[in-house]
Amino acid sequence: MAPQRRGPPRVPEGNSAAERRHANSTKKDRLPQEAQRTWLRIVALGVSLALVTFLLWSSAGIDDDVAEVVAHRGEVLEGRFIEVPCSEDYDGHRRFEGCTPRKCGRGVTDIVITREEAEQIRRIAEKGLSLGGSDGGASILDLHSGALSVGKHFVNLYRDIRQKVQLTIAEAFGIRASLLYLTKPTFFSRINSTEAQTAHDEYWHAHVDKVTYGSFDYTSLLYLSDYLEDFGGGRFVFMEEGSNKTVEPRAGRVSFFTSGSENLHRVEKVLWGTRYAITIAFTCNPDHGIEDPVLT
Ligand SMILES: O=C(O)CCC(=O)C(=O)O
Ligand SMILES: [Fe+2]
Repeated sequence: MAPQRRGPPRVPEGNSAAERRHANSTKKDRLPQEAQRTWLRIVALGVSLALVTFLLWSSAGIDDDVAEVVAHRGEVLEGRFIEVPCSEDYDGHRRFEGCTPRKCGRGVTDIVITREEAEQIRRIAEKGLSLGGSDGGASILDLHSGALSVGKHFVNLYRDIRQKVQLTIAEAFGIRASLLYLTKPTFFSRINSTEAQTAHDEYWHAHVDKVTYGSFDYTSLLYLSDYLEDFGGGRFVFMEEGSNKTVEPRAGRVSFFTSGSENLHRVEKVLWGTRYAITIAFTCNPDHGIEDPVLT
């Protein structure tokens, strides 16, 4: 006798074919549905990740897109001043009443230095910086290093500019100009889009001048080139929670501010062209004062 086969009873031939057809067709339907579900899951995950990143990014206050331009390159500002509360940075230093900032803030003016003066001083900066400088995008020429050989014209021009800027700062902050002293470093800067070679070339980091340079109480920047004419990128940004404040450089524009952390700032990376500026800083401490550059 043939051994009895165990297992499910055999189904009639006709039925089995029908079921196979049915099974085949549901498998075919299921595949695209599963693929669809997988894609939906991937898209949902991607959207959630993007949302979380955006929320973290904006809550960290590093969203450079949220920026208000307080000085456009095309406008000629008589004077714009914004007062901000002073930081405590000045408390750690000797106070000089009538000079050490009690009123803090930032200002921009286009009428103190003429575009002609800016042009003349830029030519000197170009010449001076062509003799040397970094390979890495940012070069400075310290006006008190003694390495700069300057003519009488530069000495007079620098002195006139320094005096006008000093008076502007004194007036804006309600202090006596005679209590301000020029301080180190005071320098020309030239920035282009060449890749940074050393940490010194990384000019774009946010910083506080009083921390970086020590003796600074009031910083001023005289721009010697025009944003979007001579270079792209390279705008100056005051970093503020929620909304940064941007100053677009323009030849002859003077931007000045108290040097403490109430004026945390950075410079955007220069994307093309060359940007020239001169930093002129003042201290209230006569021990940290320096003379104007002299003929060498
Ligand atoms: O060139 C500028 O606009 C700013 C430079 C600066 O922040 C600095 O020299 O400390
Ligand atoms: Fe600075």
